Amino acid sequence: MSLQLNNVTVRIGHRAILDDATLTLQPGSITAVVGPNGSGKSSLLRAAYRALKPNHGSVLIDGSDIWQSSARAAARSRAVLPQQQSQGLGFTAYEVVSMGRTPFARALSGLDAADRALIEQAFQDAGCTGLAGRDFASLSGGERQRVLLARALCQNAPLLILDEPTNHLDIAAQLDLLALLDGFVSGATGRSVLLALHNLDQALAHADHLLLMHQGKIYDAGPPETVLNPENMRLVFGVAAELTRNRLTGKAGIQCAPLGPAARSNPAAQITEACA
Ligand SMILES: Nc1ncnc2c1ncn2[C@@H]1O[C@H](COP(=O)(O)OP(=O)(O)OP(=O)(O)O)[C@@H](O)[C@H]1O
Repeated sequence: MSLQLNNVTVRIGHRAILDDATLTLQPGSITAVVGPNGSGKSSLLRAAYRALKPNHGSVLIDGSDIWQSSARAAARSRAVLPQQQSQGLGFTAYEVVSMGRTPFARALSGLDAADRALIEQAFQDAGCTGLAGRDFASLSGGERQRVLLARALCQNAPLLILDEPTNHLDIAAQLDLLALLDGFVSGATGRSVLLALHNLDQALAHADHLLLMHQGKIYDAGPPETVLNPENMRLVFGVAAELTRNRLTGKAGIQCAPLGPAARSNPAAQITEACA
């Protein structure tokens, strides 16, 4: 599965919330999108999963423009965990998860045994089997997040697009989720993950490729340890930063500290200059 964004610009009014974004997602890889609040991470993801139509540029999955195919065909090619949790009023958790099979449903037929097996597996993988019979609206934020993750997983799509999937999850559930994603893309399946993350340690430890967003643009892209360099951290996030190593996992991590006013001296001007 390959995903390509070619010079994608999305404008709301006169403002480009996504500005000339170009990327190619490699099969078998995890790409993390990081950046400050409002920098365009969700907008990039929403353009990739056909929720935001570009004013300019194209989005291709396996070489086909997603806006030239039906919404149903697009839904079969990628599964999505959006940032905003739906309320799911009146549905049980099982019913919410089973909605992940909707793009594959045949007219007037219900779930078959294969659908039910995928739903079962997704409940297990997302660690929420015990919640199946619960009213979705009554679940806690973390429980809902697990159920919505299960809905995305049971779609069994080759591309997972996840907007801040670790939101609301306790630390053990976050680590389980990231390990699950590592497994999702491993082997010869060619499956890929595109996800927005605020936790830079997690991005460093699990992403093969990093996109750093700033003011609607992809400010830098490449191997995580290269992109999260002190200069980028200072200019984009306005913090001092140093790469470290997690002593328990041996994986890269990052330590950050506020910049003093002198060192920060007008970062907005520096960023504008660097983006030019
Ligand atoms: N429908 C909209 N109408 C107006 N402005 C919008 C709309 N959608 C997004 N924006 C603006 O576009 C910018 C980018 O938003 P986006 O949600 O992509 O940021 P983000 O990097 O995901 O932020 P966060 O880390 O806070 O989730 C923000 O300034 C946001 O207010």
